[in-house]
Amino acid sequence: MTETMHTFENGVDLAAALSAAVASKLAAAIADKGMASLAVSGGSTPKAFFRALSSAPIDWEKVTITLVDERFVPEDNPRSNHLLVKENLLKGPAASARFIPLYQKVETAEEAADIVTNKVSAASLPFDVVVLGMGTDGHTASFFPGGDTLEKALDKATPAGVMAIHAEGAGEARLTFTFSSLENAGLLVLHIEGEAKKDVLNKALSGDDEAEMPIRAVLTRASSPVEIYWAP
Ligand SMILES: O=C(O)[C@H](O)[C@@H](O)[C@H](O)[C@H](O)COP(=O)(O)O
Repeated sequence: MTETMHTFENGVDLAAALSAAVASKLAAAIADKGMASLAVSGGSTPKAFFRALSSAPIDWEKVTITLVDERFVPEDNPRSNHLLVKENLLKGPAASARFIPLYQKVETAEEAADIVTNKVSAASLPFDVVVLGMGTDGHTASFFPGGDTLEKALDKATPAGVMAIHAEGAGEARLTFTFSSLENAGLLVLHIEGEAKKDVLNKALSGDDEAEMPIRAVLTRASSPVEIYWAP
């Protein structure tokens, strides 16, 4: 829909500005309705942002945090996004937030998706804040090019909730919130760092094939404006 580019000199400045923007949106939601919800991405980019946000002076007991997407691995696996959030965000003041994991100890990602969809929808949707990342293949959340359920996951008519998705570039099976769960967030952020990702973003903005670059769904069809945070 519309996007605004917020450019910073470095990742430290970006983390400070992004955490201030996210904390202020969460505080406004708490003031307004007594609670707030936040869905964050995993991967390597958000660490500094998580650390900055964890000390924000807001009423964390009223905040529900979950993941935009998760790898289908237990929490103690180094590839777990839950582990990343636990070690970097759920500490200090933010340790009193309620965290809803996407991974469940069941056989398949499909079963886990059903369980977690029931847990999250009523409590947290629509999200007050969603922070997306982007891979150099143009994926966001776990909307991977070539993903077996990509078309359904990106269809706005697919209900809000969590789906399983399998793709060659994803490593393991994935759990992802559907597009309709993310596109209407009160604050919708795309957080990317490095020149390579800026090039990927520019490529995404210059075309419209979502199967090739699923991030295009967010850039062109999200009903909320997309706030892009970038640093070299
Ligand atoms: O679990 C994940 O992999 C993600 O949530 C994913 O969508 C991530 O945001 C991008 O892959 C960027 O990852 P990097 O920050 O590691 O480049």
